[in-house]
Amino acid sequence: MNQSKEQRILNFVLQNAVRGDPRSVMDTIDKYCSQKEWAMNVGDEKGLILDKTVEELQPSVVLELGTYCGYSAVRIARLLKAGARLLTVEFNPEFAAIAKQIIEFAGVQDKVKILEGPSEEIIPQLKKKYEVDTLDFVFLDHWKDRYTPDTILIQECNLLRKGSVLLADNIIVPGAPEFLKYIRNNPRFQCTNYPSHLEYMKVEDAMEKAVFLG
Ligand SMILES: O=C(NCCO)c1cc(-c2ccc(F)cc2)cc(O)c1O
Ligand SMILES: [Mg+2]
Repeated sequence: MNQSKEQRILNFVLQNAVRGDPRSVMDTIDKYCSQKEWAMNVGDEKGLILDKTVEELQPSVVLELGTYCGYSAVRIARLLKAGARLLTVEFNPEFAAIAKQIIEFAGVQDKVKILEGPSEEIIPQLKKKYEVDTLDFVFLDHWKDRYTPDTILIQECNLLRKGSVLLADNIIVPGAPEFLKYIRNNPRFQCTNYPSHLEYMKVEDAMEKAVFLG
């Protein structure tokens, strides 16, 4: 049965990256996806915005919605302090299986837990099943029409505290217009827009940061 693009990305990492070296895994995926096959990793340009947000925040508990191949999970986890952890949600079992291998190859598996299933089912389980009190940082990078309902659900589940930060990818492409309207008109969030480009393309994109005011 012929391979998926995600399997080809994994194989390229296994054959070209340095085991235990997150930076080499990120660079290898970026090389493959800019030179051979485009894929929807956050990429190196928007990845820098993600890095700066994580470095500034020093979060202890991070939720990522949309694992895909694990590129941003590796990107985030490499910056986490000892004892901090990343919970990453992926609906697609094939993607989750690829991500697991990439996260393990990068050597950050002790900081990362992949939660396979629909975000709307997993978010309400975070407190009791995954022993989360509140989330310090949420990276939204899953189905764009889920950004708003999941942000509402996260609030309903009392998972945010004063100062919790949301960072959303793909504000322009594919776009999350309903989320942008919701979050920018919500007095409980302080928003900042970060213009950038679609991963591996000369196409404009942006990220939106939203700080929960409590
Ligand atoms: O759907 C996305 N993520 C959720 C997957 O479960 C996604 C899509 C795109 C994209 C696709 C097709 C195109 F033509 C342009 C952009 C980019 C991204 O960064 C993304 O995160
Ligand atoms: Mg994205």
